[in-house]
Amino acid sequence: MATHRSCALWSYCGPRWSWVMRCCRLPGFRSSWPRGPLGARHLSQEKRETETHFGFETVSEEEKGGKVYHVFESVAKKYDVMNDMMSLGIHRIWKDLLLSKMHPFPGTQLLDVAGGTGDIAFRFLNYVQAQHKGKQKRQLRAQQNLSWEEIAKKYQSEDDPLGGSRVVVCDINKEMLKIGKQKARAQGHKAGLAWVLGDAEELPFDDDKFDVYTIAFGIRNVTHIDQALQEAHRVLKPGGRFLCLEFSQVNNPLISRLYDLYSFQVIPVLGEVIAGDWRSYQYLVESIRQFPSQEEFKEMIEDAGFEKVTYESLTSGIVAIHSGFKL
Ligand SMILES: COc1cc(O)cc(C/C=C(\C)CC/C=C(\C)CC/C=C(\C)CC/C=C(\C)CC/C=C(\C)CC/C=C(\C)CC/C=C(\C)CC/C=C(\C)CC/C=C(\C)CCC=C(C)C)c1O
Ligand SMILES: C[S@@+](CC[C@H](N)C(=O)[O-])C[C@H]1O[C@@H](n2cnc3c(N)ncnc32)[C@H](O)[C@@H]1O
Repeated sequence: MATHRSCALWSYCGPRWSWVMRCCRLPGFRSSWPRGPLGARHLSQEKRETETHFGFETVSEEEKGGKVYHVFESVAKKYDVMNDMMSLGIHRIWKDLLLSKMHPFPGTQLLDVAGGTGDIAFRFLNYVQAQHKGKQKRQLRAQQNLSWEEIAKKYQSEDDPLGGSRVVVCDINKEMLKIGKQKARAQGHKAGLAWVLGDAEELPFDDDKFDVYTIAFGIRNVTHIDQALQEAHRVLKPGGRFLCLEFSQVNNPLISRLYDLYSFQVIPVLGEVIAGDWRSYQYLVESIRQFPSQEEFKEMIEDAGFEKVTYESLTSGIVAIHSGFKL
């Protein structure tokens, strides 16, 4: 009984106390805080299989999905404006870097999981369209004897401006997809784009279907990350590439301190003022602290069967891009 009570007390107080310690940067914090989706070190052995984290809260695995759904249902309408405000537009640069790392070839079939309001998909479409146009221009310039009228005609007769490339946005949340579709209409994206409601842990696609799988700021929210990684591996063609953009671990102590201050003191306030939603943005900053470090996540990707796994830390490790291949 006493053990049971002390466990319950630790479940309630532990995360909160650790959070206070972390914000104050007391020594020994990192080694005592249970990091990572599978690393619930303070949970009793028998509960390990069914309990997980929702931010700093300990919840059952069944509960987590519902709570995450509620967060994104609640923030969907203000999601894009919040990202620009919170990051001062820096998230756009991180997403552009993901695209330049991908450097899609003509005909690339992309699956963007947890694609939300479509930021990665729209960047992909703009990228392949620009590439295709550039290629066409070069080909036409090479045909010196054509008149400008003939060149213009050739442009008009081109029926696939994407050169065969396609993107599927898959997300578990209807509200996020709804905003994404509205944005697509507003930005004039129609061809080569599909929206699918689905779970990263159980993708509604056949094996060996895509050239590239991306997940940006999504995997942190998934209950069984190992399962999502295995699904990524399954749906990729042999030779296909996995790319993940996610918050990671800041290694510079000074930047880390400022980052913590900004995260815990400013982000939830912005969430309340702009989106009227403190709790969702409190969850955002807490979930970032629960996510594995660059090296730990690299190992998880390797465990799912990916090869040549590498990562690049951006903005002092605030985020990282992990890459792996299905060979
Ligand atoms: C519910 O779940 C979610 C909801 C969402 O809307 C989004 C996501 C997923 C996230 C994305 C799609 C990415 C975009 C969102 C973010 C980047 C927000 C998360 C932000 C952080 C975790 C904090 C780090 C943010 C950045 C590095 C962006 C740049 C921000 C600044 C430079 C801060 C400038 C702020 C001020 C001048 C205001 C005054 C601040 C204070 C009084 C507090 C003290 C702060 C400082 C002294 C400076 C802050 C310093 C840093 C942030 C570190 C600086 C680092 C370097 C220079 C390398 C989702 O899941
Ligand atoms: C922070 S948003 C990222 C959206 C977009 N990728 C971006 O970079 O702006 C996280 C997204 O993950 C989605 N998500 C959470 N759990 C998921 C799951 N199990 N399967 C698919 N999507 C999920 C949420 O619905 C939300 O749209």
